Amino acid sequence: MKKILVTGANGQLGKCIKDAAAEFSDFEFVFVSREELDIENADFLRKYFIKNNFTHCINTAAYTNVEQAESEEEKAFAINAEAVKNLASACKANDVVLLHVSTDYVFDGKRKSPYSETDLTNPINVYGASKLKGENYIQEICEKFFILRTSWLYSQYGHNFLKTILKFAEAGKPLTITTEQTGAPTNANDLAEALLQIIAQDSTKYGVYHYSNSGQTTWFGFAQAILQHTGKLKDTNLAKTNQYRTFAARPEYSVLDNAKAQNKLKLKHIDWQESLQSVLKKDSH
Ligand SMILES: NC(=O)C1=CN([C@@H]2O[C@H](COP(=O)(O)OP(=O)(O)OC[C@H]3O[C@@H](n4cnc5c(N)ncnc54)[C@H](OP(=O)(O)O)[C@@H]3O)[C@@H](O)[C@H]2O)C=CC1
Ligand SMILES: Cc1cn([C@H]2C[C@H](O)[C@@H](COP(=O)(O)OP(=O)(O)O[C@H]3O[C@@H](C)C(=O)[C@@H](O)[C@H]3O)O2)c(=O)[nH]c1=O
Repeated sequence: MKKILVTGANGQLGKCIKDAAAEFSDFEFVFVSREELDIENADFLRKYFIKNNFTHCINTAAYTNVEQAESEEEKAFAINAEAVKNLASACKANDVVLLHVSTDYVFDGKRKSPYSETDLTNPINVYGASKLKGENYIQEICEKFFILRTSWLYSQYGHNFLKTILKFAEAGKPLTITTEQTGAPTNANDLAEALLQIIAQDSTKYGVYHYSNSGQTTWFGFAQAILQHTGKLKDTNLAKTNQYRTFAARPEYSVLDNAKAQNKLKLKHIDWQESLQSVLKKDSH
């Protein structure tokens, strides 16, 4: 029997995994929020792993505020790097397969075609640097790991770009959205399903993988599609900008090449526009 620990369970991806878990009735799941299992607490974590006989751990716990990370570098690294090191050590010591989620922001965005797993990383903001350090710890410590780098996650849960746009539109506020970055919006429900599929396959093709929805757009294009598909475009004042001011730099281009995940893990990559429509049909926006 597979016994799967899911950390950060109250976050966006954690909640999507909880929904997807219903289809995997052969698995035993243990979902833990930050309050129940703080991954920064190395001692507690070590004992927790010894007490429970997990076969897999999906780590969705992370510091994800890209803007705030610029002024909270220590906190971002404590969660995204040092705590991930704790988790990697606990997994290694107890022969647990670690499935970890990372980001397109490990790249500098200077490429003009999709990034593959072998492309050079070079983060340009604190969040990206902290996530890369977490990846590196896992690769140093564990043998049995899957690191899935994804991009522009959104869903019916948590804080994300989809929800920000809908909130603005519902309040009748005008929107000015950047055309300066190109990426692939990814439905967190699809990523949740992919993570569980990897476990279901009993795959031992460990390593780093890229997993996003297919296609690409700018944040402006994403906002436009959200408004179009919800019928709010005609009533919303939506404008393009190429100088939206932010604290954190973001990669200009961070589309991920999904070929490795498709070929080795047989994962499916739904078109981002198609997947957006499926999220918009769900409740609890
Ligand atoms: N959101 C995105 O656009 C993208 C996310 N990713 C990655 O995907 C993963 C999931 O992201 P997402 O679900 O969107 O993020 P969320 O911010 O929605 O969820 C992260 C969760 O982790 C929890 N957490 C933070 N610190 C700790 C800790 N020390 N111990 C235990 N739990 C903790 C948070 O709790 P609390 O709220 O209390 O802090 C929160 O519930 C992350 O690894 C992220 O880096 C990758 C690409 C895009
Ligand atoms: C709210 C808003 C944002 N923007 C810009 C700012 C930024 O360049 C871009 C996206 O804004 P956000 O701050 O919502 O997104 P951001 O926090 O950069 O999203 C990232 O989160 C982390 C966790 C990841 O791992 C990445 O893959 C990515 O999803 O849109 C506008 O142009 N207009 C607006 O009104």
